[in-house]
This record gives sequence, structure tokens and C-alpha cells, in this order.
Amino acid sequence: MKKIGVLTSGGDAPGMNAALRAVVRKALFEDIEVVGIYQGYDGLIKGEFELFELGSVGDIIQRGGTILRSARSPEFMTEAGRQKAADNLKAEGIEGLVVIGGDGSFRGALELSVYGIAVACVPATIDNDITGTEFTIGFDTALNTVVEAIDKIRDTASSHERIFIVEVMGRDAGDLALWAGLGGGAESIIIPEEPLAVNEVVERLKQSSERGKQHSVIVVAEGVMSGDKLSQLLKEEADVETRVSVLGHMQRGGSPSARDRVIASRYGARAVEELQAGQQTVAIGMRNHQIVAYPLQDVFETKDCLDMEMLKLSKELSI
Ligand SMILES: Nc1ncnc2c1ncn2[C@@H]1O[C@H](COP(=O)(O)OP(=O)(O)O)[C@@H](O)[C@H]1O
Ligand SMILES: O=P(O)(O)OC[C@H]1O[C@](O)(COP(=O)(O)O)[C@@H](O)[C@@H]1O
Ligand SMILES: [Mg+2]
Repeated sequence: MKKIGVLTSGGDAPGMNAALRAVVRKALFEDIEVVGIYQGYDGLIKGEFELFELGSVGDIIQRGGTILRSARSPEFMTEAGRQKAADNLKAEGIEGLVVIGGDGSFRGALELSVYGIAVACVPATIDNDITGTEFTIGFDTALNTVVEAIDKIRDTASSHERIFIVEVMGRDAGDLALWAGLGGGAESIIIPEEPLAVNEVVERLKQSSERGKQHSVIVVAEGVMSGDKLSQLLKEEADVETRVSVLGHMQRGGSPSARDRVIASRYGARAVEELQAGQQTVAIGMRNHQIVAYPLQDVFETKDCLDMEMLKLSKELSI
């Protein structure tokens, strides 16, 4: 392989820059030319290409967001869009593409491979919702951001003896809510993977109040319902007063944690190695502390389950 491309796509995640740096530096180390593609799949269709050098990715390992910028591209969802993207890549002599993004971006990459472009996908999303890998880039940083926020909210919750609802990101995935809830000692955690039982939340609040604890933190993943909606439900069904904090897009920003930088560097380099070895459709990830490469199709054939033992444990510990 003589020339590869690299892009970032979908929701940005802290550590995408570190992964980009690794892809570029590893490729150049292996004497492979590397082209940065701006704005995700939109840039692939528009031909927003730039030949990268060692210095192109200098001073970015510590920066959040992505210098390549990201996009959600409706045009790439069409066959005509993907054909144009593949034509642009071939015209540039690009034989392989590293896609740094989430599950949607991985699906797009699989669709692109049909046109004879080799693809290696690097998991980067704060949702941590990609089958086949235990960790995605950005999850650790976002988790620490959320736990820090919960700690601060807990200070005011206990001072005023109030019940707080903290709404965190996660459209379909509860990883962030579950890990942050356990790490932040939340009294209740509400995630898409477990049906919501408002009466269970109310019961826990009641028990805790009877034991003399008047403050509580409830973490809810936005995919289940908004914090405001939950607040309204608790008021209507149990006359419980709450305050709501919506953490929003601050969860996606900030300098990546050391852990995210390390996994990003390892994933990015491995993606280049896989393309160099002739893999056509591959996903990179981590299992039992080992970096692994596995068939991209596997991501869509099954769905990794959340560790529900963690939810059970959080209930046992936060009484
Ligand atoms: N089924 C698909 N076919 C082709 N492209 C897709 C498909 N699903 C997603 N994509 C592309 O990937 C982009 C990013 O996906 P999205 O789900 O928004 O983010 P993420 O990759 O973070 O999950 C989409 O905007 C679209 O261009
Ligand atoms: O930035 P947007 O378009 O509002 O999207 C918000 C969504 O993006 C995420 O932050 C990341 O999801 P993706 O990785 O699928 O892009 C979700 O947690 C959140 O629900
Ligand atoms: Mg996604």
C-alpha cells in the first residue's frame, strides 16, 4: 500500500486528534503517503484532501475535538454520494482509508468497501457503544468530565438536602451513565438498556429519606428521557421536588485523558498496520488489555451487552 487517507466522522470525541497523529506518523514511518480528509464523509464527497507531513499533526495529541473537523453526512447515505467518494479516492491514488468515528461511521465505511476501497475503522465515540471493543476513544475523558460534574452537584445537593437529576449523553447506549453513576456514587442510574421503573426510583428515594439521607443524585441517559421529563414525572407521580442539570455537549469536549491518548495512539498505529498487511474491512479495538483487529462485519452482527452487574452493584452500594 502506497497511499492511504484518514478522516474523522460522527460525533467528535476527545482523543480523535491523538488517533489522527498516530495514523499519520505511523504511515510516514512505514513510507506510506497519507492524505487528511476534512469534514468526514462530506469531505470525501467534496474532495477536501490534503497531503499530510510529520508536522501536520504536531502539537495536537493534547487537543480535544478534531483538527480534521467532523460531520454527519446525509449525502454519504446515498449510493450516488458513496460512488463519488470512491471515485475521488481512486483519482487520488488512495487505496486504503482509516475511519476514526462511531458505529454510524463504521457502517459507512463498510458500505464504502463495496467500491474496492480497503477500510480500517478506529472506534472513537464518547458513547462506548461499538461491538467488539471494550473501550472507544473519548469514553474515558467524557466519563471523568461527568464524574467531576456529579461531584460538584453532590456538594450543593447535600448542603441543601436536595434531589438532583443529572442528564448525560447517550442516545441508545447507557455506558456513560452507568460508569459515571457508579464512579460518582449516584443513588439511581437510568439507562436505555433497563426499562425505567419510576416507582423503583421513588421507592429508593423514600428508603433513603427514612434512613435520614435527604439528598440524592439520579443519573439519567438522555436516550431514556430528558432530565426535565423525569423531574416532571417524579413531581406528578410522587410529589418529589428535584433540580435538573443537563451536562450537554461539554461532555464531548476537553483535553483527552492520558488513557484516551494512549489507546488512540495504539489503535491508530494498528489501523495502518492492518491496511499495510492487506486487510480490506477491519475494525480495531481492545479486549483484555490487548489491541485487536477483527472483521468490520462483526460490529453489526451482534450487540455487546452492558455489564448489568455494574448496575446491580451501584444499587447495593448507594443505599
Ligand atoms: N448505513 C449507512 N450507510 C452509509 N453511511 C452511513 C450509514 N450510517 C451512517 N453513515 C455515515 O456515517 C456518518 C456518521 O454516523 P453517526 O451515526 O452520525 O455518528 P457515529 O459514527 O459517531 O456513530 C453519518 O452521518 C453518515 O454519513
Ligand atoms: O451533537 P449532536 O448531533 O447533538 O449529537 C448528540 C449525540 O452524539 C453523541 O454525543 C455521540 O454519539 P455518536 O458517537 O453516535 O455521534 C451522543 O452521546 C449524543 O446523543
Ligand atoms: Mg454512534
